Amino acid sequence: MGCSKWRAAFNFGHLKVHSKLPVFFTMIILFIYLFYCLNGYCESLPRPVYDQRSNLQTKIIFKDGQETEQLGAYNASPVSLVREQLSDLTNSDPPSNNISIANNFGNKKFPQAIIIGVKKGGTRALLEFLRIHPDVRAVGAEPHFFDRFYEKGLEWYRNLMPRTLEGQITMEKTPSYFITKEAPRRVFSMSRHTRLIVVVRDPVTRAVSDYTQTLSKSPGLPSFQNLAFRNATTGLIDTSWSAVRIGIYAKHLENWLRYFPMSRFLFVSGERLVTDPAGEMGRVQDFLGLKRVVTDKHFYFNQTKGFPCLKKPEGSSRPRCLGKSKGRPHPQIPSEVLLRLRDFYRPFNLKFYQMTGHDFGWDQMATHQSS
Ligand SMILES: Nc1ncnc2c1ncn2[C@@H]1O[C@H](COP(=O)(O)OS(=O)(=O)O)[C@@H](OP(=O)(O)O)[C@H]1O
Repeated sequence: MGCSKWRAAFNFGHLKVHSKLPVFFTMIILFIYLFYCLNGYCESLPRPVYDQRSNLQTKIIFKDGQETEQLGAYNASPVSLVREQLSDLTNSDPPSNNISIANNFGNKKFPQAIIIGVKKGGTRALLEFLRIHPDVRAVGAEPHFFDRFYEKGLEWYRNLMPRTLEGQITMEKTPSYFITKEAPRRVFSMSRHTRLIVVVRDPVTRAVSDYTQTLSKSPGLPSFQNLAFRNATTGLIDTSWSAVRIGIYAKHLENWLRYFPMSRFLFVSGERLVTDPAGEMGRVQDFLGLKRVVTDKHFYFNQTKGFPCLKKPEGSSRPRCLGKSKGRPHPQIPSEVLLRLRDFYRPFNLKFYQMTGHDFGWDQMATHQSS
């Protein structure tokens, strides 16, 4: 009797030990995790997407300063520039606090593909569309390494990159690379295998878009025609004005072709990126050797914005358009000014079509589309 009592008590105790085991192990794991974190090894754990982006954006401040500084009227504060970059990425929606399901493990690598241009071509739209792809990891803000921060060194640049797993592509976009004289040599010395994507847009519309951006920051800016013409009577175009110079695509491309063969480039039509985003994304994914994951089911046309928007951008489950500084109305420019500018660009455009083997159709465009 006494013995069976003991046995029952022992069995009961045994069962209790069993049920406590999982709790015991969980506590040990939690303890190890805490110890691990206190020693600073938690960096590779997923952090909120917003967190990662804002960290980067505090490091990279000057977005469009170079072009506008030349006009001597760029006085936006660093803080407002940070805010603008953030709003480009997030629109007016509050930043999502979703935990990124994309990996935050793996290694930081140099980008295998870079969107090198052109300013106001639609580069932000392209990068945000690409970021939905599970095999693409990209820096949100523009690093400006190959034009402004090259002296910081390649390790600094690599550290800006997100971590990638085997098979994932690292990307960044900085549209000013396309017009930077030293950029081709510098990119080449990082890797001759870098794939180069250039989003091109009708240079006349691009110039007006560029001017619109500067005007939004400096309302006292001279008129477009004042800046575009060296001599209004003769109609001589001022090619030293960056808004004009950037659009001479053939000239900038020549500089890149001294280092990279044509097969390394993909030219994306900025116009088609708006009218047929899925079609243009198909070409981009093929060029990058990616599965065609981003398709028309990812886009919807937002009537209010007048542009395609994403149904589910990276790190969010809500539909989102690009920010207010993307797709904004342009000021009315006199049609004769636009016509003159169109004449100016025609030979350069034709040369560019020959070089790329692709007619972008800008010279068939009606002038009223340019404003
Ligand atoms: N989906 C979508 N939504 C909004 N805007 C779009 C889109 N696709 C292309 N675009 C066009 O992108 C133009 C801005 O180009 P970038 O992003 O290259 O500008 S920047 O150089 O980074 O400042 C921007 O120029 P503007 O229209 O002059 O604002 C747009 O026309």
